[in-house]
Amino acid sequence: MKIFVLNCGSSSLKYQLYDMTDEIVIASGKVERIGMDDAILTHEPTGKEEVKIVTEILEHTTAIEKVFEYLVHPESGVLSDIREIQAVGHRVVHGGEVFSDSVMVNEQVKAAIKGVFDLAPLHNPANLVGIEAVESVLPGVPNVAVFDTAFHQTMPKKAFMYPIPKILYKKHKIRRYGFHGTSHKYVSAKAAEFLGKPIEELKIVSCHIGNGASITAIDRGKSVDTSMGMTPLEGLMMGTRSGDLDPAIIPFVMGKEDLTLNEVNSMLNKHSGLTGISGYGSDMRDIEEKMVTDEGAKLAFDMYEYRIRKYIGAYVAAMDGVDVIIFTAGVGENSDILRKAITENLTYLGIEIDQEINRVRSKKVRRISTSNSKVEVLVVPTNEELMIARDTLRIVKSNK
Ligand SMILES: Nc1ncnc2c1ncn2[C@@H]1O[C@H](COP(=O)(O)OP(=O)(O)O)[C@@H](O)[C@H]1O
Ligand SMILES: CC(=O)OP(=O)(O)O
Ligand SMILES: [Mg+2]
Repeated sequence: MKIFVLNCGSSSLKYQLYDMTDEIVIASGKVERIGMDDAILTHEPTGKEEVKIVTEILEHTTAIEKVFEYLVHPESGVLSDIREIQAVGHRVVHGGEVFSDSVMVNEQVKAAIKGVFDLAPLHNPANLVGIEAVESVLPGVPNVAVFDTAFHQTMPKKAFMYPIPKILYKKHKIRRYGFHGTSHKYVSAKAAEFLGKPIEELKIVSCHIGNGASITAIDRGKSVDTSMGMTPLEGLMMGTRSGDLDPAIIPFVMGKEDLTLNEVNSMLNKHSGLTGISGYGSDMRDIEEKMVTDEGAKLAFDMYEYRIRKYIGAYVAAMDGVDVIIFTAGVGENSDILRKAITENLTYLGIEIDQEINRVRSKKVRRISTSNSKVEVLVVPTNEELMIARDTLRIVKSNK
C-alpha cells in the first residue's frame, strides 16, 4: 500500500511517500519558510536527482499543490498517477481530550479539529488545510489524523492540571495537553533501541527543538510531563513564540499598548521568541551567524539555551534522575553550537560531551557523550512521518 504523509508545521511542510510493504520511502521532501517570498521546496525522489527550488510560497495550500505537481512530474516524479496513493496520513497537532488515538477523518473529525483551532492557532488551521487540499485532489482516498497530543495522555493529573479554579477544567477542558508526542515517542523508542536497553528501564529527557520546541520527561516509556501546555505556546522560548511568562503581563500589556485579545495572542505566538528578542527572525541559522557581532542575536541565543537547560533540570527532578538526554528536530539535530552551550553547563549531572563528535553532521542516531559520561546524550533524528504512516496503515486496515 502506498501512503502519503503530510506534516504541516507552523513554518514548514514535510512529506513522505511510503510503500508500506517494507516501509520504503519512495519520495520525500519539504517546503521551508512558508509565508516568505524565498520559500524553499526540496523534493527528493528516491533514486533520482533532488530538486530544489526557491520561490514565493505564502500559504500551505500552494505548497501542497506544488508538492503534488512534483510527485507526478515527468522527470522527477515517482508516480504516473496521483491516484496510486491509497491513503493519506496527516499530522494534526491538537486533539483536545476527544482523541487519544489516531482516527479516520470524516466530517465530525474535521469539526473537532476545527473546534480546537483556538488551542493551536498556528497549527490546526494548517493541518485542516492539508486535509482539505488532499480531499479535493484525491477524492475518496482515506485520510487519517494522527495527533501530537496522544502520547501525552499518560501524564498524571498533578502534571496536567493548572493551579486555577478547578471548575475551569470541568467547563472548558483547560488543562495541559502537550505536543510533539509523535516525535517524543519515536525518538525515545529509537534511543532505547540504539542503547540496546528496554525503554521500561530508562528515564529519558527528550528535547524536541525545532521552530516549535518542547521537552518531555519520559519515565519508562511513558510521558509524565512535557513543557507545552493547553496550547503549543507554553514552555520553552521558540522561534516566534514566547514560551513561559508571568501571566500578569498579558492584561498589563493589553492596557498599556491598547491591544485586543487577538493582537496580544499574535504578539505571543508570532512576534516573540527568537524573533522578538533578536530582531532578525526565527531561524536559528540566522541567529547563530549574527550573534558573533550582534548583541540582540546573542541575547536571543543565550535566553533560548538557558531556558532549555532549566527545563532539563526540572525534568531530571521530576523523574528523580535521568539516563538519557535526546536532542531532536530542526535545531536539536543540526545545531552543534546550541548542544554545546547546553551540555557544557550540565556538568552537575556528570555529563561529558565529545565536542568533535558533537560537530559531526549526520542523519543517523549518534551518541555525543563520552564513555565517562554518567548520562547518555544522543542526537536522534526524528521521524514523525514514519510514525504517522504506520498509524495510517493500522487505522485503514482496522476500518476495512
Ligand atoms: N543547520 C542548522 N543549524 C541551526 N538550526 C537549524 C539548522 N537547520 C535547521 N535549523 C533550524 O530548524 C528550524 C526548523 O525546525 P523544524 O523541526 O523543521 O521546525 P517546525 O517543524 O517547527 O517548522 C529552523 O527554524 C531552523 O532554525
Ligand atoms: C506543536 C508544534 O509546536 O509544532 P511545530 O514544531 O511543528 O511548530
Ligand atoms: Mg515540527
